[in-house]
Amino acid sequence: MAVVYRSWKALTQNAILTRSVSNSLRLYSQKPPAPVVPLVNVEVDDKSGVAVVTLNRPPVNSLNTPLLTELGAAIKNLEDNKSRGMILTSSSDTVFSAGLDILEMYNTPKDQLSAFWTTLQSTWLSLYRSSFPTVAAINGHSPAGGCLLALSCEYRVMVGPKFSIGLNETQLGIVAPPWFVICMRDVIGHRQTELALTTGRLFSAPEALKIGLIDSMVSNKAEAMAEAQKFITQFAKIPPLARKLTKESVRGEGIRYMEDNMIDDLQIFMDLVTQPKIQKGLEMYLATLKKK
Ligand SMILES: CCCCCCCCCC/C=C/CC(=O)SCCNC(=O)CCNC(=O)[C@H](O)C(C)(C)COP(=O)(O)OP(=O)(O)OC[C@H]1O[C@@H](n2cnc3c(N)ncnc32)[C@H](O)[C@@H]1OP(=O)(O)O
Repeated sequence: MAVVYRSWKALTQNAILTRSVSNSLRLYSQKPPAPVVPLVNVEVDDKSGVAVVTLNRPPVNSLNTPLLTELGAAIKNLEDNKSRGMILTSSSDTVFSAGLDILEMYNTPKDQLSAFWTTLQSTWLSLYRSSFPTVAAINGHSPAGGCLLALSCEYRVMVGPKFSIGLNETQLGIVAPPWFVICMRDVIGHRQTELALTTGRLFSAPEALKIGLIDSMVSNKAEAMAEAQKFITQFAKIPPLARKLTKESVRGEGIRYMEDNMIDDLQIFMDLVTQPKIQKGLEMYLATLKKK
């Protein structure tokens, strides 16, 4: 028995030695690990105290769990540091955000699907109810979840005329949840929301300006950033607590909806998105996006 034990021990030690030599050799032959690039960049201007939060998930800033988690953490950090304001924009020249990452909803294990949706819910709520002023500098296309992010800010400046924005969910055979609808309705009104959402219409920037979906159209990102800064500057003389409580009061319906319905909302999402018919629809939509 002792002999067997000794030889087994020798064998394992030998294996450990061989493994560590080959690991070192592998380390020498490996390229250095790629630097971890943040999916969300935050830069705070020293003078104004305004934070520029840039979505940075090429090619189209589709919103997956890691990106939403980073965005939520960035907002919490600004909240903790009593930020003066936040401008949400994109590192892409043509896309603000392509909305939810369809790959997070297609053929996804239930625990991941649930984590994805709860991350979206909590990040959305922290953006929507943030105590500091928020502006979306929409420097590219902004469909569906991208439009939701923009709607959740207090002011929208969009680079035009060629980019589009809107809640196009019905065109994909899915349904914009009630909190998406509340956001849209609070910005463009009941009638326009019904027309826009039932048709899943994407608006060009000039059309969006006409119905009030965006507040201003500019011709490039620099102009968008300047106008966003200007919007935030006007709050310098408004007492922050009065501002925050007023914003919470105006946005009360959306905030309460989410606080009271998080679990039901998750359940409805899971039930709907896992239906074979919806999965087939998402598969076909992904295929059309890839074929372009
Ligand atoms: C009663 C209430 C019940 C509630 C129940 C809830 C139900 C579920 C609700 C779910 C809500 C969903 C909201 C969403 O956000 S769904 C996402 C909708 N998004 C879109 O429709 C946009 C799709 N994308 C585009 O139109 C275009 O990509 C673009 C944004 C206009 C940009 O065009 P561009 O030409 O620059 O880029 P490409 O189209 O070539 O795309 C580059 C690659 O990126 C991939 N891609 C694009 N969009 C997405 C996406 N949203 N998710 C994942 N992947 C995406 C595309 O396939 C290309 O990939 P490739 O390089 O591999 O080919």
